Amino acid sequence: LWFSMPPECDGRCWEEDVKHPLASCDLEVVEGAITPEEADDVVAAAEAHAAVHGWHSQRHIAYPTRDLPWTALPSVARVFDKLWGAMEESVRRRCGVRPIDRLTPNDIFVVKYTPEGQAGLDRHRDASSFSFNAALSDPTSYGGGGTRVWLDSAVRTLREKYLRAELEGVVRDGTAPGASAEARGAAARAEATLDRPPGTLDVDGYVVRPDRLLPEDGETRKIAKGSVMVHGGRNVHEGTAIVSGTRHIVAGFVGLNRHCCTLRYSGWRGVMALVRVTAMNNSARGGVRDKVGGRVPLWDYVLYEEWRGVFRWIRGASLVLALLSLAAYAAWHVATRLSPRFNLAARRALAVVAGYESSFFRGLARKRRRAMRSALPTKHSLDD
Ligand SMILES: O=C(O)CCC(=O)C(=O)O
Ligand SMILES: [Fe+2]
Repeated sequence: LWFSMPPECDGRCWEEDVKHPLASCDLEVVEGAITPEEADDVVAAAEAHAAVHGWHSQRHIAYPTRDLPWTALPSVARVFDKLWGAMEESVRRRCGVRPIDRLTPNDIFVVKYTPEGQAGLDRHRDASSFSFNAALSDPTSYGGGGTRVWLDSAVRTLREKYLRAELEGVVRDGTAPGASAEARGAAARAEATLDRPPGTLDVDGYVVRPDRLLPEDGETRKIAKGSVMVHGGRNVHEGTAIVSGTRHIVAGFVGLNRHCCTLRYSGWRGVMALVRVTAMNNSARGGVRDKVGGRVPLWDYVLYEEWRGVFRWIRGASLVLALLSLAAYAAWHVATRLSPRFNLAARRALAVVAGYESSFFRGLARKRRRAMRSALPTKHSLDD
């Protein structure tokens, strides 16, 4: 619990991967990361699995996709490995990831888009430090589709434009008939800010809300089958709806130095997680655990589960220890009663040990008395 963190952690854990500063890393398309045949293999494996077991649709809480986790498709594990390798090479070369930093596969899955089923995916940020998105379908085999990306680096340079647009909205609301006094005040303040000359607005700390981003400030990419798009998880993006055909992709979410957030390095944070989740479980009637409601950070549950593992281990170890002690005691009991010779030998051995013990303490007492009789003042003689 109180181990000190390894150097790659820089003394902290990023509980949310997407909050890591490196998650703003730009986008790169790695052409031909896998061959078109390998892409076909993944689609075939996914469709074969789905024909029997169906597609998942509830694995991602906020932005569900019709998908299958890569672990369900062991026959094409090698292809996923290749995609992972392409992502890792790109990220380590471009994004400031050091050789000691560790990348974790948080989630890798195959997604299927159809016009009738799931046609696209709403605008979002991924809950990852880095993400990759590999095309398994030829761009000519479906209509519409593609991934629209608003690069964080580009949005940062547009912050003043978006801040002004937001303030103009505040002015509109505050000058409308029947606006509250509060809204009128906000409008006056917004107007004063808008009056400042261009380039002088304080945009540090202003984060553009994804839903305000204009389509023309993003860029849609339709990459070739077998290519993979690699980007930091903070870049806002959406899967544009397809209008015909079928589009398959592999999406992957990558964590950075997840091990820095484990219980052994968490200190008081880990203790608080245990206290908070235990308190919530106790107050929840009928054992309802509101994991999605977000009353405590999601990471509290991860730490809590780790604690449960520790407690299970302690319970198991105590049980083993108790059984061993019982067995040893029983064996001793039986042996000393059944065999007088063993009994005698055992008592002698005990007496020897006890003798050593008492001579040790007698020795200590003698030393102490000598110290007190010393010619030099000792603490005792001064106290007296
Ligand atoms: O459809 C796409 O290209 C985007 C997929 C995506 O963003 C995701 O699965 O998180
Ligand atoms: Fe995404």
